[in-house]
Amino acid sequence: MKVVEAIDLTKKYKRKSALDGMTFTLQEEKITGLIGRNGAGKTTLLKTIAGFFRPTSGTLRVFEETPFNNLKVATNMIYIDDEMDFSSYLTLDEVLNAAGTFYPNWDKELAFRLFDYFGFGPNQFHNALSKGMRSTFNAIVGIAARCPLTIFDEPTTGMDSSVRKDFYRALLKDYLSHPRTIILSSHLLNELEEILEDILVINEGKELLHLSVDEMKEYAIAVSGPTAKVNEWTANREVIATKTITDAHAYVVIKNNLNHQDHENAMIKGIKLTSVTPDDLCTYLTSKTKGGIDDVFNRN
Ligand SMILES: Nc1ncnc2c1ncn2[C@@H]1O[C@H](COP(=O)(O)OP(=O)(O)OP(=O)(O)O)[C@@H](O)[C@H]1O
Repeated sequence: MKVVEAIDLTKKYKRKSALDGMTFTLQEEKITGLIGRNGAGKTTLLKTIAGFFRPTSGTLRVFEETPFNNLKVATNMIYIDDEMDFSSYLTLDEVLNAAGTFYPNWDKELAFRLFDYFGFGPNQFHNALSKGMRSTFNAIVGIAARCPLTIFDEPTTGMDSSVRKDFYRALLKDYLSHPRTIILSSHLLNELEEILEDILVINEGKELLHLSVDEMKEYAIAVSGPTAKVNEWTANREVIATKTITDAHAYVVIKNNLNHQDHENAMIKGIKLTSVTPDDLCTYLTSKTKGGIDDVFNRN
């Protein structure tokens, strides 16, 4: 079943298009990583899916309904970000005790086990937590709520690296025993990659790629070697990025539609072919210039 279906989805803030004609579907019971640079439109997309924002145009269906102000969507969804707030009158353990009222699948026991593991105390208040602890508490709520649609917008803000790893592991373990549709937005794809099934890459409000992690690993290939040979070899291919190593040595990332013959031919010519990680691919795809930061230093 399609949990999210967007067709030509556009969201404007006054005249600025934050989402610019996005078309994609997210299937039930998958973990999708929403990857994009600062200002790419991730939060806008997630908040529109969550029903907080009304799209400017296009179609958006969540659980086959229009999500804006929709009760069915609201009761089947949780949206976690670092701005999530809880009552300043309730202590953290009171929040966990009360959460079952809002989330039908709430696993209180799991919530308290995570609460103890991450070192929270019963008399603490949410607004007195550090940034990283607040994100960790919000993440506990997001996991234990077990909502059919669980949205995490940059959930690891402020978490240190071991807490981030524990969070991803806890999320994956709970997902495997209770599959649901999860969307996680982040800039840090390499940390997330192990738990993701699909990746949706967006840039300037448009979807660039929507592939499984395995497809993403095969999507591009790097060609490196003597500049003249690399340039000749890549001349009629789809170039994704170029990096100048030295004047004599080039590194070019191309779309990987090479066959066996191409691989042999590259070897004969002294050209090296190497894989490109999904994280690097996202960086190349969303880079403002094909040469990335190198272009700032290359004025010729
Ligand atoms: N309330 C707003 N009013 C006007 N423009 C906005 C508003 N919110 C976001 N934008 C613009 O819309 C675009 C997308 O913003 P959005 O916050 O969705 O991106 P993002 O990918 O979540 O960014 P980040 O990774 O930095 O959080 C940006 O250009 C941003 O400046």
